[in-house]
Amino acid sequence: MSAAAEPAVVLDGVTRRFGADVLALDEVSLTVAPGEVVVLLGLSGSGKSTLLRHVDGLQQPSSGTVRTLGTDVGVARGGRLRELRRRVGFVFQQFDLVGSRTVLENVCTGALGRLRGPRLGLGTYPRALRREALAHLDRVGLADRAFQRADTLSGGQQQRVAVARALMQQPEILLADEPVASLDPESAHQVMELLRTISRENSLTVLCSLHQVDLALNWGDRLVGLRNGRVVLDLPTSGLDRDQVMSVYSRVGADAGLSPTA
Ligand SMILES: Nc1ncnc2c1ncn2[C@@H]1O[C@H](COP(=O)(O)OP(=O)(O)OP(=O)(O)O)[C@@H](O)[C@H]1O
Repeated sequence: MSAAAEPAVVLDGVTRRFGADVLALDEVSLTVAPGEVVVLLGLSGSGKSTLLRHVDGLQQPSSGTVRTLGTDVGVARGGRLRELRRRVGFVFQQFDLVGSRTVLENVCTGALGRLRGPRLGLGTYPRALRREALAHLDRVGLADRAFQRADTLSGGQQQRVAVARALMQQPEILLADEPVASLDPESAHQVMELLRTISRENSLTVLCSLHQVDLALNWGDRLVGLRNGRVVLDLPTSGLDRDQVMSVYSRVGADAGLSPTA
């Protein structure tokens, strides 16, 4: 296979247990092409976050393999793992900004993987990086907030700052774990639009977990449904209807052993 055709992410028979009782992922196999935008759906506890965390090696499988951007995540250590994580941006539900720092400094921290040594204070970042951070802030519509404390922004604005911070990594993959779960519908819409635009313009591969079925239906290229750690639906979003998606949440489907591509 040529390097250009290599999938962005391959999970092969990934099982993840927590202790003796919790089976968070159960033989998950999934191949994501470069530039593909994938939505993960499923009930709370179905394994969405665990799956995302396996993609950049934040968590390791109990069995099976994860290959991200050509790197076997299960065996990568030290510099190799750091380099992989630099190429994979992560946006979380709770934004995870440093509230007492300026918006611009928060965005600059996204470049830490590209710099040597720690940085404290905006002035410790090279001028070119600060300019780059400002350009990303402009892209998410918040250049005029650059020198404001991050905790003075609304939730939707903070999430857009988190997206700008992730872009500072110059990522090839963006993971988003319920990025709009704590936002009002209008802010959620804005953030999802932004993610979609950025994924198109940067040819980013995106894996995004969501709880909102209607948002998911109109957003990604492909929808993957998880139930009890298993993939129970994996289809392109075009042509999908709400009932098909709702089957992911149905106990009847679980009891009947709904097949992955049913
Ligand atoms: N660090 C952990 N230790 C023990 N159990 C865990 C851990 N992380 C996740 N789990 C368990 O693994 C299962 C899957 O959790 P996960 O967070 O991946 O689900 P989720 O689909 O992302 O849920 P939500 O939509 O609520 O975020 C759950 O039963 C959860 O309690």
